[in-house]
Amino acid sequence: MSTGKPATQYKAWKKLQELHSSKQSQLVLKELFNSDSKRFSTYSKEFKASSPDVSILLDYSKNLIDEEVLSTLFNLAREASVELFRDDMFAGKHINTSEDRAVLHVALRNPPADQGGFKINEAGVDEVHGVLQHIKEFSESVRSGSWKGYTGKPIDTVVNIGIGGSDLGPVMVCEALKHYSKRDLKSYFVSNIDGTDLAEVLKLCNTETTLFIVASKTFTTQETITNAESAKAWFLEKAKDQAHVAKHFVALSTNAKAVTAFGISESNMFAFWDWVGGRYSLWSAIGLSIALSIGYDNFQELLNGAHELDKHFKTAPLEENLPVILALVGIWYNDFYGAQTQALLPYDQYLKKFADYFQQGDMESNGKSVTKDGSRVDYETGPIIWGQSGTNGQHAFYQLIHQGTKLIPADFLAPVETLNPISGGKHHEILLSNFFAQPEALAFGKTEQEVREELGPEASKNAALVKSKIFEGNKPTNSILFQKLTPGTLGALVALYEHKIHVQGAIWGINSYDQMGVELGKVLAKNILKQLGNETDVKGHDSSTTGLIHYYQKNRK
Ligand SMILES: O=P(O)(O)OC[C@H]1O[C@](O)(CO)[C@@H](O)[C@@H]1O
Repeated sequence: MSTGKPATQYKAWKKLQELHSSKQSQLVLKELFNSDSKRFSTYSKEFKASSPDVSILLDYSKNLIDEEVLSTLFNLAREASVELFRDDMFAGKHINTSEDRAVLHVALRNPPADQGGFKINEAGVDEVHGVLQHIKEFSESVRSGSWKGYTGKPIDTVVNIGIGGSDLGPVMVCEALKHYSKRDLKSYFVSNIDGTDLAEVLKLCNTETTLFIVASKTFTTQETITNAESAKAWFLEKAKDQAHVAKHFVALSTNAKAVTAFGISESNMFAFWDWVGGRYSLWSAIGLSIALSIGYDNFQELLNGAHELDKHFKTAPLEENLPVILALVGIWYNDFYGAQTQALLPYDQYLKKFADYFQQGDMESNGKSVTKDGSRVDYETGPIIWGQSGTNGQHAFYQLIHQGTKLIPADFLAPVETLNPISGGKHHEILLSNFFAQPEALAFGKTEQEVREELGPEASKNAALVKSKIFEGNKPTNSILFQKLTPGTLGALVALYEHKIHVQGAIWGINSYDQMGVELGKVLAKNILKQLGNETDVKGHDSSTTGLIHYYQKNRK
C-alpha cells in the first residue's frame, strides 16, 4: 500500500532539493549534450508489444537531468514504495482508501488467466469477459443492421449521453480511431446540461434509426439523467409507445436499480463495477460507443495494447519502466523547479482530444492537497494539464513556451507512419519536421551571437531587436514516437499515462482514485435550483451570489 506519508519526509526528496539548488546551473541541455555523445541512447527507452505494430519510443534525454538526479528520483520511487503500491493495485487491494475500493481498470483489459492474464481476486472481475461478450454481440448486431429500430429500420446513428469519464474517453478514442470507424454509423456525444448540446444533436437524428446510450456509472448524475429524460421524451413524441424504448435506449452503469427505474430493462444494460473509476472506464462497458464505431475486434485490440503496457508497468525494473520515468521526470519539474503545468502536444490530428482526456485523467486524479493519512501537503501535487495538436499549437501558444517567463515541460507525441499519406507523404514529412524541430529549438534556443550573425549590420543599430530574437533554450521536453496510430498503440499510450498518474500519486501520498472535489459545487447547484423560482426563496448566500440570482430572476423572459 502507498505509504500515504508526506513526500517531503523521504530522504531522496531532501536530496533532490539539495541537488536542485546545487546543480541547477550545471543542468544546461546544450552542455549536457556536448559533453556526452551517448546521451540519446542512455536516456531513451523503447516499449515493444508482442504485436509488431505496437511500439513506443520514449526519448527523455532533453530533460534537465543527469545520472545523479535520475538515480535520486528512482530512490524516491523506491522509498515511496511505488512497486508495492503498483502490485497492490494489480492484486485488487483497496488502494482507493477513502471509498474503500479496489482500483482495477487493469482487470478490464486482462485476458483470462489461462491466456496469460494476471490473477486478480475481486468480486466482479470474473464477469468482465461476459460483459465483453455482450458488447461484442450487441455491437455486431447494430453494425450489421440486424438490430432494428421500432419501425424495422437498422440503426444509423448512435448518441452517447454521459459526462466526465462517461464521455471523455469514448469521445477521445472515437476521434483517435476515426480511421477505423464505420462511416455509415454516425456517432454523437452529448454531455453538457446546456440544452444546446442535446438540441443540436437531436436536429441530426431520426427517431426511427437512432440508438441512445445512457452512460453513467452511478446513474444519478444530474446532467446525464436530465439529458437522457429529454432524449426519451423527444423519442416518445414520435414513437408514442413506451415499449419501443427497448429498441432505442441502452444503459451502461453499475446501478441496475436506477437503470430499470429510468425505463431501460436489465437486458439492455451493460454492467461494470465500483472498482472502475469514471476516468478509467473507457475499457469497460463505457466503451460501447467505441465498439459500435470501430467494431469489436478493434475495441479488443485497444484493450490488448493497454494490457501489454500493463505487463510492462508491472514487470519492468523502475529504471526501464516508461510510466515510472515519465512520472519521475514530471515530479522533478513540478516539485523542485516549480513548474505549474504540463503540456501534451500530439503531432497527430487524430489525437486532438488527447490533452482534453487527460485533463480529467490527471487533474481529477492528482488534484488533491491532503495525503492518505490526512495531512495537508506542503508541496505541489498534480500539474495543470493542457495542450492541443501540433502544428496548430505552434501558431497559438508556443510563443510563450519558447520565450515566456514560465517553465512549461511538454510531451511531444508523433507517429512514425501516418494513416493518411496524402500528396506522396509530403504532409507527414512536414508535420514530423516540426515535431523534431520544436523540442530541439526549446532545448538549445538561439544565442545572442547567433542572432547578431543572422541580423548582420542591423544588429548594431537595434539592440532591442537582438534581445527579442534570443531564445534562452533549456526548456525540457519528452519526445514519444510510436509506429502508427493503431487501436493497440492507442491502448498502450493511454495506459502509459494512466500509470504515470498512479506513480505520481503514490509518491505524493495522495489518493488518486477519489474525486471529492467535484461534490461541493454539485450540492450548491441543487440547492440553488430549488430557489430559482421566486426571489423570496433566495436565501443563505453571500451578497454577490444573491445579487447575481436576483439579476437573473428580474431579467429572464
Ligand atoms: O458516470 P457518472 O456516474 O455519471 O459520473 C460522471 C463523472 O462525474 C464524476 O464523478 C465527477 O465529475 C467523474 O468522476 C465521473 O467520470
